[in-house]
Amino acid sequence: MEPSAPRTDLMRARHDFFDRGAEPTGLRSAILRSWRRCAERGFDAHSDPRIEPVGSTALRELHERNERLIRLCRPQIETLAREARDVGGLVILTDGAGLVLDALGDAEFAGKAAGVALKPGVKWAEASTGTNAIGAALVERRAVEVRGAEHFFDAHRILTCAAAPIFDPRGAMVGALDISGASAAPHRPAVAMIRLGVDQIEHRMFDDGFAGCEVVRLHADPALLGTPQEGVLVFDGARLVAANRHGLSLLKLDWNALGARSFGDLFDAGRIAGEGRILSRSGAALHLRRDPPAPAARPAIVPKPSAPEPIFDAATRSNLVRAARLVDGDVPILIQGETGSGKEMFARAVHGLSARSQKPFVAVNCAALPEGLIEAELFGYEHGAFTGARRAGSKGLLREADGGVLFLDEIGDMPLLLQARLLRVVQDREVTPLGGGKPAPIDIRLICATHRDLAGLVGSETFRPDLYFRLAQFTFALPPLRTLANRRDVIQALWRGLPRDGRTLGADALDAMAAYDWPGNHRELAGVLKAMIALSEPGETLSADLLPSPVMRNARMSEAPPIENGGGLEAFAREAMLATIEACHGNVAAAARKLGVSRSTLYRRALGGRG
Ligand SMILES: Nc1ncnc2c1ncn2[C@@H]1O[C@H](COP(=O)(O)OP(=O)(O)OP(=O)(O)O)[C@@H](O)[C@H]1O
Repeated sequence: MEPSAPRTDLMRARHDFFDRGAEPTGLRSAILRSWRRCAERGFDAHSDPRIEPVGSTALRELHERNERLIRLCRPQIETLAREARDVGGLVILTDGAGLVLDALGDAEFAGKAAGVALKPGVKWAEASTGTNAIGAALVERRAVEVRGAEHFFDAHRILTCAAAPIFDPRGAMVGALDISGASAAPHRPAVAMIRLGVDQIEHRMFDDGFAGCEVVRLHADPALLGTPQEGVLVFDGARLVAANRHGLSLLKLDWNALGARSFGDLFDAGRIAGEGRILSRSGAALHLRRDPPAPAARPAIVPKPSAPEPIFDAATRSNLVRAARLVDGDVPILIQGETGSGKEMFARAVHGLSARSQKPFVAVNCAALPEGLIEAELFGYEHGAFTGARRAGSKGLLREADGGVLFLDEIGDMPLLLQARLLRVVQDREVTPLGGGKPAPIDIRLICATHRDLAGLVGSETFRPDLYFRLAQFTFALPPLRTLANRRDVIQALWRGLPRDGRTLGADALDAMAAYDWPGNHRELAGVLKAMIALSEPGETLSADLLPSPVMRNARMSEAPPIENGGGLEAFAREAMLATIEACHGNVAAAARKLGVSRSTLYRRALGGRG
């Protein structure tokens, strides 16, 4: 990246461009291009930018439309916000048009920032708010940093921002992630942090699987398979239909390759089974791993069971047996537990133990779909029931679960109107499709799950009491990991369930993990264990220094005073590392070579260890 112009040069450039109408010198080319576009729009840098936040109804709709994106990005937003808070900054997520969806970080700065309107519902596209990191990243389709007076409008000179666009697996630019702070605050290599955050988000977009398609993972270095740095390609038959940016760049392709290239166009060999080395037609020697194809089903609603084998303790196993007997007896059960505590795994295991184990298990995430769509998906629709409806109509998921088990995840998020319709289904055992078709009888067993306090929702009138009493007669509470007295055993059991290649878990790592509070529960634990495996060599004993920083901090606290992120030698080293990653265009392996440290050290110290 070009260095930004020093302050005085920048002031001169502003004066030349805005006051004298002359061509400025020394300005980064992306900034100059943006200033020119803004000037062509007739913007006046010395006036206040036009800010028109959308109304509350439109904001709600915006959130509903982007619900999945917001949920996918939350873990990265929270991790980055912890960093941002240290320097008094804010992390922002926008949609593909630059409308702010979510903002998290330092409350005091947020207040000031709200003065310049860095808040939900405000558009930070260049055409609305002039040169800024979000707008420029969306125009340039790459990561951009805009510092202080590089912003077009005088009012934004208090800000320094870095943003990168987010691409979905089909190449649509669905949003941007930004980190913003006061321009006077100490500078951090924010672009590197944002790029890595976006890598992780884009990587997670492949988690739901692709119905009937084959997912191929690639990297020159086999140790990086399974991490957000890996390339991912999705083939429908032989045709490339989806990818991430790493996958495309490993093969020297761009988004135009989707739909246009086949496996044979890209690789020099026939298909290999499982895992192995392969040569790309562009000449790269790569390590390739094939995921087993996902079953042909709608991916957003029926997620592929991508999880490892579940590990249940004795108490949970006896609960599973009871739950299966209730389900067989046509008594709905409710599973309650924090995010990641394994509600869906529990539900799948209940189905596996039930008399209906050979019949369908249909999972619906009530929080993942907007109201209009979930109704059609659940109840089905007649031919031509609404614009965009498939010609032949749709049977709906309730009827697809006929004879089997329907799992309604995040039932607490089901809109009130649908609760009334669901109650009728549960009582009458029949489904009426949208568009006025004939009611059809169905035979389903119901398992619901929620991380919310459903009784509390009844109290606040957001959940129907009659439905609540139907669904929640038998509740199974999955305890958070941090409250388990035997969490050491749980950690070890989960560890033993993973392919380890002779690696062992060191006592210091286990101690730190047992002391950590695991807000993401089993999901977070499984992720940490997989990352530690990816970052180490077969046969190694994994010590605590391979743990991500939040878990490590825990280990440190029990030994020595904590080292704050905000200053000191540690922070200095971290910035130097991030700056090197930045200089290597996000290539962690190259940065590690340059710094003469191992990749795992770099992950841990610079990136908080989140692989
Ligand atoms: N008992 C378990 N044994 C092994 N792994 C587990 C177990 N429970 C959860 N996990 C891990 O955690 C991940 C999340 O589990 P699951 O999706 O069932 O949680 P959840 O409570 O439904 O989460 P959410 O509330 O976010 O929907 C799984 O993919 C798996 O990796």
